[in-house]
Amino acid sequence: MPAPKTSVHLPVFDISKSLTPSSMASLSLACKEWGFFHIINHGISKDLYTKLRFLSYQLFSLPYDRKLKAGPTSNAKTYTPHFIASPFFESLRVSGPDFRASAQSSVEALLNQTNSEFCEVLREYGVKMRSLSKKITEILLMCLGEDFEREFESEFSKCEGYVRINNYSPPESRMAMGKGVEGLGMHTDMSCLTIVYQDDVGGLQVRSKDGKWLDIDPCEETLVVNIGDLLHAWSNGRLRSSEHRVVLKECVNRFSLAFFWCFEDNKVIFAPDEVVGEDLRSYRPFLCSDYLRFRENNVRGRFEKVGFTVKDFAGIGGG
Ligand SMILES: O=C(O)CCC(=O)C(=O)O
Ligand SMILES: [Fe+2]
Repeated sequence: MPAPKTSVHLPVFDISKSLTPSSMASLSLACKEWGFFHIINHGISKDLYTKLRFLSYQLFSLPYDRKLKAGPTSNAKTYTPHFIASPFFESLRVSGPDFRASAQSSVEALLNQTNSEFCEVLREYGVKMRSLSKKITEILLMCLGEDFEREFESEFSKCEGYVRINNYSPPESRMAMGKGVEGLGMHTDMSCLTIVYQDDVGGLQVRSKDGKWLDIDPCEETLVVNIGDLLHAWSNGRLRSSEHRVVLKECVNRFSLAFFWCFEDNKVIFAPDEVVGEDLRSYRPFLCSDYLRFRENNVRGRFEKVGFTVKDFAGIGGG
C-alpha cells in the first residue's frame, strides 16, 4: 500500500510574467479546490526577509513585560502575547497605509525609542506586499471571468493591508511535544487574500474538502497565497477560503510573515450579480467590520479551537 499522502501539491506561478491560458486554468482549479497556491519571482528578496527576521527577533526577545507595552491592553495594541492564539504563538502587527508610521509606533511602545532600520524595512515590505496583492487580485478576477477585471477599481480600490510578524516557540522538551503541538489552531483568514512568507521549518497545513490535513511544504523563495473569507464571500464561494493551521513538529523556532489584504471596514460585502450568475446566492450582504467583530468575539479565550468562518456569520441556507 502506498504511504498516505501528507503534502498537498500546489501549482507555482511566476508572478513576474503574464499567465498563459493554461496557467490561468490551473490557478482557477487551485482556487476552487484549495484556495491556496504558490508564487515565485515576487520581488521580495531573501535579503529583505532576512533583515526583517533579524530585526523582529530582537523585539521578540525583549522581556515579557516590555513586550506587553505594545500588548492588547496598551495604546499601541500591536503585540499579541502567548496564550491568546496559542501558548506557542506571539505576533506583532504593522498596518498600512503608512507602514513606516505603524512600525514606528509599535517600536516606540516596545523600546521607548525608535529603530529606523526596522521601520524602513517594514515600509519596504508593506509597500511591496500591497502592490503584489493588487496584482494577484487582478489575476484572480480574470480567473472569475473576463468581465470582472473592471470590478477592480470600483470594488477593490480601497483595500488596505497589514503585516503580521509571527513567532512560534514550541516547548523545549521532545517529551512535551508528543506528536506535535498546534502553533496556530484551525482558522480561515479574515482577509481578501493573504500572502505568507514561511521559513524552512514547515508546519503550515490546509484542510481538504473531505477534512484531511495536508502539509504545505516550504520551498525556498516561494510565497504561499491563500484566499480569505472576504473574497470568498464576494465571489459567492467561487474562490475558496480554506481552513488551515500551523502544527509544530520539531523543537525549533518557526518564523513567518503574513500579509493580510482586506476590504475597508465600512464596505458592504455583497457578491455582484455577474459573479453570482445562475448560481444561488450563498451569502447575505454584510458589513466588513461587523464580520471582523464577530470573529474577534468568538476567538477570545478559545485559542484551542477557533473554527468560526464567514459561513457561520453570513451563510444563506448552510452557505
Ligand atoms: O505562520 C504561517 O505560516 C501562517 C499563519 C497564518 O495562517 C495566519 O497568520 O493567519
Ligand atoms: Fe491564516
